[in-house]
Amino acid sequence: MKRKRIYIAYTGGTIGMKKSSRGYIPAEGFLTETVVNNAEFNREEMPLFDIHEYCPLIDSSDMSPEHWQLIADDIKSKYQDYDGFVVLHGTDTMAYTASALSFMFENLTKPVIVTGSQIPLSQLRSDGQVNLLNAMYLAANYPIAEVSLFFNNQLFRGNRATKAHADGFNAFASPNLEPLALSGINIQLIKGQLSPYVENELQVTSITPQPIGVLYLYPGISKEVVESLVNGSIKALVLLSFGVGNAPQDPEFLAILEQASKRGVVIINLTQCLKGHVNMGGYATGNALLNIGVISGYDMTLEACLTKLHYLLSQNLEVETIRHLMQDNLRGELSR
Ligand SMILES: NC(=O)C[C@H](N)C(=O)O
Repeated sequence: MKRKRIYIAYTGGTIGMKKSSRGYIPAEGFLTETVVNNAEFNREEMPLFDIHEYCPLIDSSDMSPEHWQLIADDIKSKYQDYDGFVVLHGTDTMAYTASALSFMFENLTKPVIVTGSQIPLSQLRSDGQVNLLNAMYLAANYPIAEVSLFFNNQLFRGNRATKAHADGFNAFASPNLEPLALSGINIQLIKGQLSPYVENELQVTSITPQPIGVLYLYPGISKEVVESLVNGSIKALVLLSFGVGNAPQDPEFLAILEQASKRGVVIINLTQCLKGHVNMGGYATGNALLNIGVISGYDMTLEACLTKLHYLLSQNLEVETIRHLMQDNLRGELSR
């Protein structure tokens, strides 16, 4: 059987880093050389692969919407030449990039799998080899028609994943959606989880940086703090509220949000809880938000919500359309 071909877009991250006097830093050429010369990656059961090393390689804390665009354009330009795509990325903002790519790509019929590691390949006990091997194997052999994130033997929907452990191998969780696949002795696809395969031409939407505020509520948050964020030149505000979407009923606080909403700022309510849905109809404290034009983010992760806002605000859409689409399920990012 003809061996499949995988394109690896290597953006940086711990996986290819080396120690320096300032801590870990990306090391040019090191990962590519290690992988190309490693017998495991060249076994017959593995796909053929090409690694495109980005210049400069970056720690993912330096990622920006411009980088998401570079990655999306890179994959688009190679889309016909390969059977699947792996994006090597730092873990710190991996869930943001996976979410952003999930919105930028429409009608994917080939896998795009984002992965990386917690310990560099250059160090003892690295999780890099197993993550990359599995991601390549899955990208070559499984019908994953969406952007996903592979880590620690689990494949997650990209826009459902979040970094949940700073220094464990199980760095990612998908609190509101079961993994798409588990990699044990056998690879097990979880029934009914994969996105459907739609045979339409691939669309790639461009994303530009957008001014979006994130307000994490806490008991006693002052009006001045809220005002300083909301009265800036933001186009959208993500409100991280309590429980099922509740906030203080202080009229001054609500008035600031109401005026912003009337000015056209899209205000989305997400819960601070790791798991579960926003339901503003549950308590009077949530209902007050609903009444002033705040919309529900349901069970979206912050990463999905922020990148979805970038995606929608980058297009020439009416504010009402954006409000509407934020509450729609576009790429499996929310359940209503
Ligand atoms: N494990 C990692 O990859 C962390 C690193 N700081 C990064 O995100 O690039």
